Amino acid sequence: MARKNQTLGEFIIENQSEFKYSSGELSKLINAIRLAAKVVNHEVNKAGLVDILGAVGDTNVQGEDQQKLDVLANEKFIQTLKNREIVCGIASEEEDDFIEVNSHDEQHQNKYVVLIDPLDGSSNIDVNVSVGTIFSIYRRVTPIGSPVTLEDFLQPGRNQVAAGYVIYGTSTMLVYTTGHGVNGFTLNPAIGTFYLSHPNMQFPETGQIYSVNEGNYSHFPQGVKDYIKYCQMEEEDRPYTSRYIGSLVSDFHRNMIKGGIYLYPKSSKASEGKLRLLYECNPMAYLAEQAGGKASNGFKAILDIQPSELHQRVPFFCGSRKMVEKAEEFMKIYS
Ligand SMILES: O=P(O)(O)OC[C@H]1O[C@](O)(COP(=O)(O)O)[C@@H](O)[C@@H]1O
Ligand SMILES: [Mg+2]
Ligand SMILES: [Mg+2]
Repeated sequence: MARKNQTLGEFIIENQSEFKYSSGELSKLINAIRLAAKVVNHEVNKAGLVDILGAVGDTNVQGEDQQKLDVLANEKFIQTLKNREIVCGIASEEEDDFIEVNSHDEQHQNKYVVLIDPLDGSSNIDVNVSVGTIFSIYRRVTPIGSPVTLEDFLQPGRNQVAAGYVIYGTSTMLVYTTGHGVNGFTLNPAIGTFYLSHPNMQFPETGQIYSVNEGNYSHFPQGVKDYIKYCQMEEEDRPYTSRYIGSLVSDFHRNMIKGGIYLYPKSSKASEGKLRLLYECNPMAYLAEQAGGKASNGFKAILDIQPSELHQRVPFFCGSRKMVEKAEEFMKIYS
């Protein structure tokens, strides 16, 4: 039972029995993510003081300029997970291919794979706007002890056993689900401990905030254009307020607390949108559904999409259930 101000460590132990395959391995995995989050938080907080702002001069598999903090966060999460030998594979936005992690203990081969967006909202790093980390966890489908394969990562989002994000904002929070609701923990930086501050988070059924990069308006499908016009109309509880931070984690977090919808649709510039199915949309969709919200590609639930590539992109409509349903109504008019 969630108790306000319970520490994350206590919460993990007290809720371990909820896990379908509870052997303590998933608890250790969440604990490792907690540790890596604190390490990255420390770096993010002093970003301006040390030389970790700006780009490294390389591009990742998506063709995006890698920021120094993208690379640092990637290293910290991968190292923390590898060192603890609690996963058998890792995939990351910043790695072309998945990484196999072998356990030296022959008797104890691990059963979980983790997919991460080590630093979400990279365009906001240098301008001191909140950024995040996103993670998604699956039980492998190939036999334990055998080499990990792409198949272990290309699972529909419905198979996730846990998902969450860290938000490095005015405060640092870790928000996650293991399929039993969504809970948020705030870091007390003075003692380095996460405390349960947001038990059982719920998306309001509807809201008054829409989040979309309207700079792409002219390139959007007609259904999206019509929905944006609908949000701006002077009628009933509208116009809604436009809020777009440009960090998926931060826009999602705000909308989950206040009620709202986030859209990153496809466009004539990006045929499948921008966001990546496996380590951005699936984990956020799992959290959304666990918090009573909704997430789709405009037509189909994100969690029911069968992935085909590690870094594939999908159009993303996510947030308060009634708002996503309304946006889908507009999309269906033109389908
Ligand atoms: O600048 P745009 O095109 O609006 O894109 C912003 C979106 O892209 C992202 O930054 C993509 O994530 P990364 O920063 O992890 O690449 C999202 O966080 C954000 O919502
Ligand atoms: Mg991202
Ligand atoms: Mg990223």
